[in-house]
Amino acid sequence: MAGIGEVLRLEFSGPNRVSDAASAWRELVGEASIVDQVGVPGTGLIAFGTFAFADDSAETSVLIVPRVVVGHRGNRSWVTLVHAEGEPAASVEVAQRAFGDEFRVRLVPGELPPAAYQDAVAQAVARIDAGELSKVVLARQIRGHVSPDADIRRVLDHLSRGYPDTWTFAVDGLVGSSPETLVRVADGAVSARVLAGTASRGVDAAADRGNAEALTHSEKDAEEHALAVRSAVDALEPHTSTLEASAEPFTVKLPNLWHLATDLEGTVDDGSGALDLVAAIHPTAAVAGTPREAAVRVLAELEGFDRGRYAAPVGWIGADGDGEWAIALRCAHVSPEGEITAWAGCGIVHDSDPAAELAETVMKFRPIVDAFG
Ligand SMILES: C=C(O[C@H]1C=CC=C(C(=O)O)[C@@H]1O)C(=O)O
Repeated sequence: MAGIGEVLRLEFSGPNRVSDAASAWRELVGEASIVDQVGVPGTGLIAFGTFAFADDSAETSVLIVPRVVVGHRGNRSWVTLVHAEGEPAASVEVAQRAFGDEFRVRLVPGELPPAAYQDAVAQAVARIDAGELSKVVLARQIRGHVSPDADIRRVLDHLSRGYPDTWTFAVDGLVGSSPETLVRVADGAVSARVLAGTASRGVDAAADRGNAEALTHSEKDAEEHALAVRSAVDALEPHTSTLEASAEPFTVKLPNLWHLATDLEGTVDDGSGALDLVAAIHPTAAVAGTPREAAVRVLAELEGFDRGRYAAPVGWIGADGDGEWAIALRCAHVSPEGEITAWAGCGIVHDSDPAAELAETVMKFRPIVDAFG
């Protein structure tokens, strides 16, 4: 789905940013007149959103109602036009605009450069061994600059072609290809894909299979993964009458790496919409750690920077509360001045090795490094 223009932009911040957005959206929908002749997920009135990771982030969280939405799902395509009361109805001009000039950006270490990152991982392991927490996800940054007129659709095009099995998104300057579904709600059904545990791709088919096999048998990755699944299940259970998880974690193959994955599927039984569940589930142990509060405190201390909208919910919400939200991973923020910040992080548990975790961030940066480079 692509949104063009902005009819309305709602901004939120602070610890209740997601639940405030859910309430504001309900109120807005209650006053809107909606004609939806298609009736598939994403048609009718929708908003795109991107939230800040941390309660005390300086970054705003937004819901944006576009003036025009062009959508495609399965064999259905649609156009939605939105206008504010008293304003003329939007109109669509179907015109294809060629891409702007090519550009190449070299992204270099930003906050928490490689040596400092390894140091932070070692400190995290020491704090885990001391019993302060069981898992913490630590991220580092890379940065660059692009001309403010650069056509970022080139980055999106690169990502969506290169990573077709992920959620490619661009919302309010945040662009990326995330493999992780935070929560999807459709007609009372909720689903999520929890990812945690990573291995490199092999140099040939046999080595590749070997790496995937080793990932499924790695105790370190199993522990990291189990904590992420537990946090998602604990957050969703109070809102569901049934909630099933895949019997065993399975491997997901991406062009740059392997992940361990667990799918969750359930039935919502308390009228929660997608944003209500996002409020309940964010941040999972796939991006923060366990226990959640200690992990959020320790990661902020060890990283020493504001994560902005990295590792936070990005997606869309519909008028009926259905929607699809991913975790903003494998992404970069491009400011209106062209400043690019990208992040990648790893789940740290007691037997994490700083050099291996650093190498994992390099793999996780690859989609963004290639798309800009
Ligand atoms: C925190 C990130 O990935 C998470 C999702 C999948 C696997 C992860 C891991 O193996 O550490 C992380 O939990 C990131 O890509 O920045």
